[in-house]
Amino acid sequence: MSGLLDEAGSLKGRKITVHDMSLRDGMHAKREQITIDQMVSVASALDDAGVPLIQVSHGAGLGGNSLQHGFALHSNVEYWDAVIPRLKLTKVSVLLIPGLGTMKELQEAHEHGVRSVHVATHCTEADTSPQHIAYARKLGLDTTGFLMMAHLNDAEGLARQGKLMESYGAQTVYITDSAGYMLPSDVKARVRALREALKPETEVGFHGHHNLGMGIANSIAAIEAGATRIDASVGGLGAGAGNTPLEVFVAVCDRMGIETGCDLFKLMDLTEELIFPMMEHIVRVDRASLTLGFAGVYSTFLLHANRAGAKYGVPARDILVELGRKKMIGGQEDMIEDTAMTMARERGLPQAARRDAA
Ligand SMILES: C[C@H](O)CC(=O)C(=O)O
Ligand SMILES: [Mn+2]
Repeated sequence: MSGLLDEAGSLKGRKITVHDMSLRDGMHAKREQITIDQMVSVASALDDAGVPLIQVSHGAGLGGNSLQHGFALHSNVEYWDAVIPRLKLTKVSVLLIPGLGTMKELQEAHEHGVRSVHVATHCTEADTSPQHIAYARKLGLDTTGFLMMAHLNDAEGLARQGKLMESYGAQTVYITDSAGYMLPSDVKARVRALREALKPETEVGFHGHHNLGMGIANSIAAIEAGATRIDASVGGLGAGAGNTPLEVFVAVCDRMGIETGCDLFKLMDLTEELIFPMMEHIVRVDRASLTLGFAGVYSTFLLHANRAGAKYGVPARDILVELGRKKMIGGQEDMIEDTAMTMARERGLPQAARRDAA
């Protein structure tokens, strides 16, 4: 037997917790326009399929409703109040980026039945999260530190950031491949370093994007290196080429003997009957989303770059490559239009001239 098969074989009987992102990361792909009925039907079907955790909120999490991040059809409270009372076993989580979301909003989330939180920072800025992580623990929430754009920090650096989050109270620390840039060896090195640095009782998680078609392979690599929590989305509904597709991931886990507790056929049915019809554009690896993965760009930038590209006559791929070169990170969405405008001007495009005259 090859070394690879030995390693894969050893995952038999490993228990992991899957966390569906379709109703939060998927909000990016839906331009924040998921209806209450869609939220309720998808969440109920995920509950029925045995998915233990689902994230429900604006794509940018608490405090996300804004000109910069777009306005959702409903407030987070309206979504939670519609969804949470319908769930039998599944718990609802939220995303909180300190500085965008507030502790008051986290308290409100808790009052409305939210039971878990990803406290998210850029991969070198864990030190912006101590109050939010500590407050989440005080509320009794299942609390995760979520290190975004993790390809921009090395394994040792991420281990230091993870230790900080653990010291603030995080019970799980995530490697978050926001750009879908990583390869399995990148994931393994980072997860392994976290696993070795953190206390045994602190879990390690992985959140992937499928821009290089690596969502499943990267998630399996993360489990091989010691991760026990994996984020994914039914039908891959998420930013960029989407998240790791949950139903595919569960099928692969079943084949490998990794225990998720999820019902594969129910997930397949829900993907086919509810998620695919919801998609305004097919969430897949295409020219622009592949560029995100290739150039290491925040997946959330995809639709912004498409819009700016159409407005200024600059191909979205060129804008994304430039954003990757500049190492733009979440929160710098305003730089997308700025970059497109500058490129149009440099190229002498008429759209740029019209903007300059305005
Ligand atoms: C706000 C982002 O969508 C968070 C996330 O899911 C990621 O960085 O990936
Ligand atoms: Mn994501």
